[in-house]
Amino acid sequence: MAGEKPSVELCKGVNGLDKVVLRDALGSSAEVYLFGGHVTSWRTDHREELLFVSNKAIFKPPKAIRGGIPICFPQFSSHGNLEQHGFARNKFWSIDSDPPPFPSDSSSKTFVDLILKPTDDDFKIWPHRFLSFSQQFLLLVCHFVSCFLFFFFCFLIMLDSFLLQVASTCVNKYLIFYYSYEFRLRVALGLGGDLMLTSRIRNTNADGKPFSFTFAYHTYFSVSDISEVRVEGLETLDYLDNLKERERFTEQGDAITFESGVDKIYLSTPTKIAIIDHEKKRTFVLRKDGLPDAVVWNPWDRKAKAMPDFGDDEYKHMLCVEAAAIEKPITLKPGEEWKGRLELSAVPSSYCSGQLDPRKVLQG
Ligand SMILES: O=P(O)(O)OC[C@H]1O[C@@H](O)[C@H](O)[C@@H](O)[C@@H]1O
Repeated sequence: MAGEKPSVELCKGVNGLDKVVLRDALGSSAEVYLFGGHVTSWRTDHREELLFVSNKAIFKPPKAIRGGIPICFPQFSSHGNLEQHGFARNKFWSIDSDPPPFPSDSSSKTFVDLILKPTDDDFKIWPHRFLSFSQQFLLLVCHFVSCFLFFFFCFLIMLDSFLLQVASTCVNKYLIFYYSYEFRLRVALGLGGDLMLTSRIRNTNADGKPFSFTFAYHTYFSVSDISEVRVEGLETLDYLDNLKERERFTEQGDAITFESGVDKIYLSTPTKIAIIDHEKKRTFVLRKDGLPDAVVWNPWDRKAKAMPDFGDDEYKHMLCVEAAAIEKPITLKPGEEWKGRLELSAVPSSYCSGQLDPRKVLQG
């Protein structure tokens, strides 16, 4: 495949959904669906798939695609008022033909820029928590009007409460002020076939209001056999265990291995994490920036069976390690921008008398 021209092509994917295919000169490739801004494929120059996508994945909006790299925004998991993992993974993104410059990706020529902006639907589900000045003023006016009427006509007490009720219904239904944001995502293939994702989220509220969000790149890695995999870089860190009501624990000192379901949010993690696949003699290296936390998830057999878009045995061949910002939500004032970057490499594991040496990878 070497010697091909790098290309970025918009074409149709499963069920006619639009996808962008990136190919670099050495033959590495990646695919991104506009639905969800969702990376569904990342292949080596030997066309070997590095991401897991379920055979039962449903490519039917608004259901998020099971596998690849869903974007969790503006809420990770179900902790908040929004749907699980927020709405970004269920929305149609657009190609951003004229993004502001991305200085950090200047080395890559094979990339696509996507953008997500709020629709009226988002406005309904991610409103400000507090009423704006004009809304409060409206409520006050309603109240004064009804009080005036009350003093002159006692029987209008009932009307007072009626007016108040109507006013607050109007505020909720028609006048509520909503968050406004721009979410720009660049997906790029770097030298050596690395996959790089850069998210830039900007508060574009016109009324001076900040907003907060949590975030994750929900990366599903393809692994040969989950019981042959270990994760380096998270030892001795504190984590919140999603399987134990987010109770806080401290990880033991050894690399993480897998014998049962896991759903943990590791806190204040290093910028580099390695996933070592013994059988494949391959190591995935995650490098992240702006994303202090890391989620490690595998549903294992019981949960796998309960997921309609996931094969019963597929848990054996996937592992999610998700670069995230969860424990401390990001708050942006109007005009402020947050950046979260993830770089993924797949390298051969160094193999010496039966022992893999991930430290070489982590220090590299
Ligand atoms: O089924 P979903 O919504 O894609 O979520 C899958 C998993 O995503 C993980 O990130 C969460 O930690 C798990 O709790 C969750 O089950």
